[in-house]
Amino acid sequence: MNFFTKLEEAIARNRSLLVVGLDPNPEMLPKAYLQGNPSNLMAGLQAWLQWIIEQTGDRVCAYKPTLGFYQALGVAGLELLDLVLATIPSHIPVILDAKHGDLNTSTVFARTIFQKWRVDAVTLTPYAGQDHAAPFLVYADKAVFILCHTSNPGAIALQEYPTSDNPFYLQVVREIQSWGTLEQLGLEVGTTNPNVLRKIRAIAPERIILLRSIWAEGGDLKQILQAGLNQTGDGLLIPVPQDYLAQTNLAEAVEHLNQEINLTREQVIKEGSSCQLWTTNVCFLQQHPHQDLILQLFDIGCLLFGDYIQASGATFSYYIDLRKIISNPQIFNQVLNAYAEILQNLTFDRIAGLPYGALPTATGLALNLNYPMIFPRKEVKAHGTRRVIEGNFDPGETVVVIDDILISGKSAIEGAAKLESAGLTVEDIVVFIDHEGGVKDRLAQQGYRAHSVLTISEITETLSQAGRITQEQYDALQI
Ligand SMILES: O=C(O)c1cc(=O)[nH]c(=O)n1[C@@H]1O[C@H](COP(=O)(O)O)[C@@H](O)[C@H]1O
Repeated sequence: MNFFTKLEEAIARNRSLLVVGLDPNPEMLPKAYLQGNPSNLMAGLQAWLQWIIEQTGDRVCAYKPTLGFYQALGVAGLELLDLVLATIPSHIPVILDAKHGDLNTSTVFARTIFQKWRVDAVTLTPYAGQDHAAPFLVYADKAVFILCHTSNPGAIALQEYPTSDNPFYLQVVREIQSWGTLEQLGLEVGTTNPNVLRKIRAIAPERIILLRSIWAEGGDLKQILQAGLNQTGDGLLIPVPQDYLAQTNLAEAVEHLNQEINLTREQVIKEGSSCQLWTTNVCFLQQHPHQDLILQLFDIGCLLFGDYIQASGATFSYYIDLRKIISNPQIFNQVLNAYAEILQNLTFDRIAGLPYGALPTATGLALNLNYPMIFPRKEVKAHGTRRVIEGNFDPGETVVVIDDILISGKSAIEGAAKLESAGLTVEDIVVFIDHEGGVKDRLAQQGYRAHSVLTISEITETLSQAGRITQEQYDALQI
């Protein structure tokens, strides 16, 4: 799973934008961990960091160990880093704060941290330019955060050169955005000044910003959030204050801070955009991995009850309308990620979307996964090129077919047949919902492997457990 998806999932799962620094700084180590004996330092640091992870594992969206603190402890420090990395739950991304800036060591350093230590992202300094970032960016599932601004007063002379109206740090923000995609390149910004953040957000509206130093004197959390959150109420990674990590009530303090941040996120969304911050309001006995997504789809009206004629001609007492996802970027992105998880285990040359429902999805997947896309037309135009298949391809290539839902399987089979009649090979058909009733077997009989993110029964059970549907509606959905 790539960094961005892992981060988004951790944000959604823990409903948190908080990041905790995991720094073995002897000066910050609470005295109790030394048990009166300074030679207990390494064991004390290890116990402290493990305790921080235990206390915060379900309250943060990322961890950020600072490499310098581990290096300062010598060989024992690097061994400690290994132990700390192994303790972090695998679903929470790790951003290694290295501020790496040396071009000559970038390739070997990237290999060590991404392949050996398996961290998900790293902080870099911008001065050596794109050549320096490139060896990190070749790891498509990893990310970099480029230092754009620090709160250090001595840095003003450089950051605000030549004038504070046209500062160098904004040039850094403009320049680095061409180095990598939204998913792979974020910004690191240290400041207590909301105006700095506002200017950066204005020219980098969609980048993730890793905040630093916001807790220094003069900082105002609410103002910082209002200046830096994007329209969907995220886009910021917010550090947990260092002094919390020495408090015995760490979990409670982080929880409280998180709630305060989420309140401001909701306000920002209400004030500024048509998107809504969705929060679950039910407690499940059995968790489905896509339960939040199922509820969000229901809440935006993707499941309609009433008499509807289906593509097959049959009448059902409900209709599943996945076309609505395109109007909600947050949900659309989650849907794309769910398809992408399936696609990454398949082998194909091109993505083919079936019109009309699956065209936006196929487009999103083609862009996110960097595959060329084509689509078979539903009806061939009587003018123009009169093509049956839009987009370029070579006969003999393998395409993966993307559709929204399999009910009788007729639409998918017809779409695949059009592609095959142009000399393409279709082996896999990926849909969001499998309506069950043997449709996958029907496709298998035609020589296609069908894959789905969800089955209709998983949706029905989740909605029923969440109290979203009545018994009558539950019964209507039984096939
Ligand atoms: O038209 C449908 O039957 C249909 C019903 C429904 O509830 N939801 C839905 O999206 N559909 C469309 O029907 C197609 C799948 O139906 P089958 O061709 O019977 O598998 C999908 O590509 C959808 O475009």
